[in-house]
Amino acid sequence: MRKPLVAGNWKMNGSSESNKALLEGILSKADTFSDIEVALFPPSVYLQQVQSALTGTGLSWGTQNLSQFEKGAYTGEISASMLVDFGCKYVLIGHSERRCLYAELDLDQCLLDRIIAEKYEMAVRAGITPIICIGESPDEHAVGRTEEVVLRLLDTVIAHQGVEGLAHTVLAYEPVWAIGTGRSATPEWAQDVHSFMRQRVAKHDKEIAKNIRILYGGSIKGNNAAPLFLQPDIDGGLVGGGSLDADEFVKICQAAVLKLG
Ligand SMILES: O=C(CO)COP(=O)(O)O
Repeated sequence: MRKPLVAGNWKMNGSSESNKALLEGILSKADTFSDIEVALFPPSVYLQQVQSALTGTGLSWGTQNLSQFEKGAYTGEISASMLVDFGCKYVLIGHSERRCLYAELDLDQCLLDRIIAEKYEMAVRAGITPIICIGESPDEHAVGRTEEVVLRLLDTVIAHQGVEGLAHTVLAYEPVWAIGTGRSATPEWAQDVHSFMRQRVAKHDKEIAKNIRILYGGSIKGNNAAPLFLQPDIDGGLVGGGSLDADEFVKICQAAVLKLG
């Protein structure tokens, strides 16, 4: 049985004060979702605050990105060993906002995928579980290229790291058209995509495919989380806006508990 995971991606939001209230609100209800895994991804400057609030609570934390390089003259970057230093269990890799806004070259999609695969390798080597975000853009969605786009990135990762690396990886299907739009994918649509992702992994290794967690991300809220999470191939969620409000996020975590039956 795959343990559901709900990951809260705070993106570039928060302040010491608002984080404190948010963390307290979530932790006050943590006993209602202690059977699933919950991880928070604050902006890196608040990592220490989140680490000290969550240590010993059963919740995990991580960062929204990491460098593909080990150390040195890479201004503004954060290395895998720094994440280890702060007790990170997870790291987000390849989020579409980074691909679009900071991606080195969106025109050269191959180069982009290689960088993401390198970051993935850095995380795995440091013992941090990467959550690799995969999803099609609105244009790709409109012309029916979802499967091709999603599988291409998955293939790149497998080619770089070998399928064994996926044994320590979480995948997240995040259709760009659903992120921050209030327009979540339907449970049926998301299930279909998750299913073909799992089948692709199964072509390489059936056991890993059975165990790998595939999260859905894109406009998850307390009132739509349960039908998504109850789909057989959806193992939890990667939540943006819905993770910034304690009550909303707690509802989402509680929806994931329903999956346990
Ligand atoms: O990008 C996301 C999580 O990484 C999803 O964001 P929203 O939940 O705000 O749509």
